Amino acid sequence: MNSPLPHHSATRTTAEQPDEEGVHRQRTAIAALGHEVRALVDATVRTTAAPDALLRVAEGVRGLAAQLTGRRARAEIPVVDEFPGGARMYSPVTGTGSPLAPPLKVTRLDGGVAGTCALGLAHEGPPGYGHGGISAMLLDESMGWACATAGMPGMTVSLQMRYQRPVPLEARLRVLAHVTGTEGRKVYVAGSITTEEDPSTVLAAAEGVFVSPDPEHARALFPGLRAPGGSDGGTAVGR
Ligand SMILES: CCCCCCCC/C=C\CCCCCCCC(=O)SCCNC(=O)CCNC(=O)[C@H](O)C(C)(C)COP(=O)(O)OP(=O)(O)OC[C@H]1O[C@@H](n2cnc3c(N)ncnc32)[C@H](O)[C@@H]1OP(=O)(O)O
Repeated sequence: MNSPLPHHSATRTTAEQPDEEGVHRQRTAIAALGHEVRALVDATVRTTAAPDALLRVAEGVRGLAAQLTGRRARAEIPVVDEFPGGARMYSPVTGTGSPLAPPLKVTRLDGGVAGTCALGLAHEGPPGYGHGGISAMLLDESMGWACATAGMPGMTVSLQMRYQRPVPLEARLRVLAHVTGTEGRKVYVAGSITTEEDPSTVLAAAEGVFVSPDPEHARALFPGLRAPGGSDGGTAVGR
């Protein structure tokens, strides 16, 4: 599990709620598929196979995609997720079900969070190094988690990046984020990326401002956010 926070009751619009065992089985299967699809993504950007082989695989993958039935609506919170502050199975950063995610594994630290991951060829910017947008994504997400861990889940309104050294692919990375101050609904956060091997050399650093939307605004932004129990009468925000 990638969540550093206690799990909230699921908050969503759909009526049927699988039991704990059902959610666990679903998450395990989602993560298993995510793992294999990430391996496929890696093989896809690594391969030197000939056109015939590429076309044959494309055909096979189309057949596999057709087996993934059902469609989650935009803004629908998956039954396996806890939002805000908990598991996000399909997060492009931390989601073990996401083909896009490294995935970053986040744990709570005193006053912030630490994340670990390794980037692959699919995350490449300059040859052999991570894309700057991916570094920003790792920091943005970790800084968002730091806010949530401090009890003020918020959205990024400003993210200032400093790229100091290229981030190597296929190296274990350490992403640190901590809250440096708050002012009303604003949360000031700082973060950094290093390798695990050399934690004293900062490769990328960020400073950000996050804002906790007021409850009414949050309800408008996230219509899937509802009071536990599925009632439409309230919101989990602000409790
Ligand atoms: C308790 C439950 C809460 C539920 C919500 C949970 C959210 C958590 C979400 C997900 C967690 C998962 C992990 C996330 C990690 C990744 C984060 C992302 O990728 S977030 C996507 C990218 N960011 C956006 O799309 C934001 C777009 N911006 C907005 O929608 C609005 O700005 C919003 C809702 C965030 C705030 O709008 P306003 O109307 O409530 O706030 P105003 O009054 O404009 O500003 C509040 C204060 O912030 C300052 N502010 C606004 N923008 C600023 C800026 N760019 N720089 C500095 N200060 C700024 C203002 O000056 C104001 O300060 P003064 O109160 O006057 O002192």
